[in-house]
Amino acid sequence: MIGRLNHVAIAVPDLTAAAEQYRNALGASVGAPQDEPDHGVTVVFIELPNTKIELLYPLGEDSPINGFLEKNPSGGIHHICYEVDDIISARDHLLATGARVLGSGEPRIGAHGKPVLFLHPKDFNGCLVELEQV
Ligand SMILES: C[C@@H](C(=O)O)C(=O)SCCNC(=O)CCNC(=O)[C@H](O)C(C)(C)COP(=O)(O)OP(=O)(O)OC[C@H]1O[C@@H](n2cnc3c(N)ncnc32)[C@H](O)[C@@H]1OP(=O)(O)O
Ligand SMILES: [Co+2]
Repeated sequence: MIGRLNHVAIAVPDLTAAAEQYRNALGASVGAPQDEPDHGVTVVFIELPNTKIELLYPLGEDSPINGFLEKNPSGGIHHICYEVDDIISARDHLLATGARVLGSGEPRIGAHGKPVLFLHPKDFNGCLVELEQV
């Protein structure tokens, strides 16, 4: 059911410093910061030849990454995003296996303009999973 790795997201305490480090120290192709108010984050995408890295920084009071950054003040890997062809059938299959879909359970439009869903980290070996329909 899952296809390619779309991105690995890293929550960071300083978005400008992290973007500069990927650009200058790691020599990566780093995009511009993008506010995602519906998701409570500002993101910077880093394009690698085979996948992307999503740097995440909280946006607004109720950011879903606030708790994570409180527990991990120097940042850390926050989620991993897999591509699926059909997000509704993927969701329904996952629900039937007992996995918890976060939020309302309905896909929302993510940073690439495509529908996304999140699965509870406690159901996936401590790893928050994002699914993106491509
Ligand atoms: C723009 C878009 C895109 O790419 O298109 C994005 O990615 S938006 C990316 C940001 N959006 C999201 O993350 C949306 C989905 N996330 C959420 O709904 C939330 O972040 C939760 C995953 C439910 C966690 O919420 P919160 O931290 O408030 O809950 P909590 O403190 O009760 O945490 C419950 C337990 O899960 C753990 N926990 C929390 N966040 C975690 C993470 N990212 N990875 C692994 N474990 C995690 C906590 O340590 C805790 O474990 P213990 O009980 O053992 O201490
Ligand atoms: Co993401």
